[in-house]
Amino acid sequence: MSYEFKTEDAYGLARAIGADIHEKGDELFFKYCPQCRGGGNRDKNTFSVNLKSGLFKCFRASCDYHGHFVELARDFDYDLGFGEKRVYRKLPQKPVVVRNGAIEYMAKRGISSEICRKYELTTRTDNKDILVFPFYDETGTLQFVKYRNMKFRKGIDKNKEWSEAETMPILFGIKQCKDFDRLIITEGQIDSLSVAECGFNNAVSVPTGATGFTWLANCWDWITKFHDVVVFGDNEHGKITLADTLRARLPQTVKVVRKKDYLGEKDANDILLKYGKQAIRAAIENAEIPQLENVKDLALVQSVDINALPKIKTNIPDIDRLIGGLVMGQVILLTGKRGHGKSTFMSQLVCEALDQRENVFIYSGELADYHFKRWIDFQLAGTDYIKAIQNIYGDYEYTIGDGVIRQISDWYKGRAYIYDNNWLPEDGAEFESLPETIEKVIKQYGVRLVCIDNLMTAMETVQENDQLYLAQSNFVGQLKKIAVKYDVVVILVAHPRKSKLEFDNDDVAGSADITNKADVVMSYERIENDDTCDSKLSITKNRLFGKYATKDKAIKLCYSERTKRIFPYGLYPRHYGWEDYFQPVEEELPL
Ligand SMILES: Nc1ncnc2c1ncn2[C@@H]1O[C@H](COP(=O)(O)OP(=O)(O)OP(=O)(O)O)[C@@H](O)[C@H]1O
Repeated sequence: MSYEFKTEDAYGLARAIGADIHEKGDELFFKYCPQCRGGGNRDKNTFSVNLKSGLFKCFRASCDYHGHFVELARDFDYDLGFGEKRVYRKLPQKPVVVRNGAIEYMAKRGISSEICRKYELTTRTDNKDILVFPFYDETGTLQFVKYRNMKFRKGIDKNKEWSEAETMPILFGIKQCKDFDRLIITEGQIDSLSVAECGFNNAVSVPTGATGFTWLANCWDWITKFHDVVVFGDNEHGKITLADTLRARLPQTVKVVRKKDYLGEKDANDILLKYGKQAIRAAIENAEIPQLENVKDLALVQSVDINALPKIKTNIPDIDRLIGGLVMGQVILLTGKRGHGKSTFMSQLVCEALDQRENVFIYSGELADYHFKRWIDFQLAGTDYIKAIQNIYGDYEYTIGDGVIRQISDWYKGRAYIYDNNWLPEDGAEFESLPETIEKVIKQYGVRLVCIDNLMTAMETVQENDQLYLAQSNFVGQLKKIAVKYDVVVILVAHPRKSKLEFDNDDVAGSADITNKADVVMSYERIENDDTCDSKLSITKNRLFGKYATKDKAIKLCYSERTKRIFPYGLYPRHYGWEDYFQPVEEELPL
């Protein structure tokens, strides 16, 4: 009977696999693609099922899982009940004769002849090299048979293991179970036999590997009678196979063997062969309900003194007093009217970080890299090393000698990195978003201060930005996660929404979530008619310390056209660390 797509089936499948979903237009979005789980970056909402056509697709290029819902249902063992109950082949029920070939082979795997006899292992009459595993249900009826080629030659023989066609998949070892107390489920037959070898009465294994769960419906009434279940799957890529699905689908307590109790081995049989029966017993007794990976016991959370958190000082005393400096793990939003000096202030903070021996990464979507370098070189150089020449209009032009620039560059070489705006992925290569690059530079170059100038241009590096506000919110959310995960500071420059006399947090252009997700919000603006300063910095959000600097309490600052430095009035000129190594060059003596 052919299948007609129904929207309730899409919802039903989502429920069965425990997916987080939301409907948008005709699409049913899954928070994570069930196939790729969002990849290494855990990309969200890349997978959807069209509720009209039943077609599904994951938009991650490297996944590209797509097709019709009926295929999705097949892949995730979701029964679409095509209207007919599947009819399986009835097998002849004659007693199994246990043969020596099976006993000898299993002896090499640490399984005794008693266990071989109990589980009725044998070899085929037509080929003594094929081991036979008979699968009986609780009534003792043979339902399923699995074969294993004991002399399997890779690349020559077709299959190492296969099963009798059209038979009903059930668990191996049902008939041999003794009571409904504790059931131990393994992936492979030899693993459940290893468990039985260690004295456990209720040891079973799945019929068709870690991803096939058709057996669950066939064994449902039987398996749900057990008081609890221990999953002893294979230890693969840091995960225990079978565990997630069985924990999601079985109603009783499901414990899982702890990763550390595998002692670096892959499965129960490997543990038995290498470390003996006691190691298997300990693994089963120590099995536990896995802790939720995303929930912690508050009492075990490390207590920290927020005043002692690692930070980069701005060396502008009023700012450090109010926000404690640029505290690691924070996203700091820097806003202000166009052309008022946000980028200049940001690069000044880069100088401070470099002086405190912290590595930095800058994304400057508007300034060419050489332009950014020039600004920072001026700020680092300071008045003594900048030459002022009057031009034909009577204005001053400022330059730094090549020798000084060389010495400044040598000082920050290998510690300051800038995003290459001309970078394009090679043909066919996947586009890398800015957050991905940021994670890489943090890991590879030990970066502790990340500066993004600015949000709008950075969004161009984010692939799915057609819904701009959502994309911005996700982007800032990703930055916050990176800041916390790697204990770094992120400074994000963003434009204000509108020109008002006084800035407040709702004035950042774009999604309101931008300010929600930032830890500190500050705005920099020029001011006029003040004898002691020409700009001010307001602090309108300060998550850690709660202190603000707004209106007439805003921090007053001075700007030097010559050095591009921003500093508090009256503060002694700042000298940066490169000067400690300064070697005068004759034509470039400090002026
Ligand atoms: N008081 C001041 N503070 C900071 N920069 C100033 C000041 N006065 C003039 N400037 C200069 O103004 C120019 C523009 O500054 P900058 O690019 O830092 O502003 P911005 O707010 O980042 O601009 P945009 O909104 O276009 O990104 C720079 O050359 C900067 O050195």
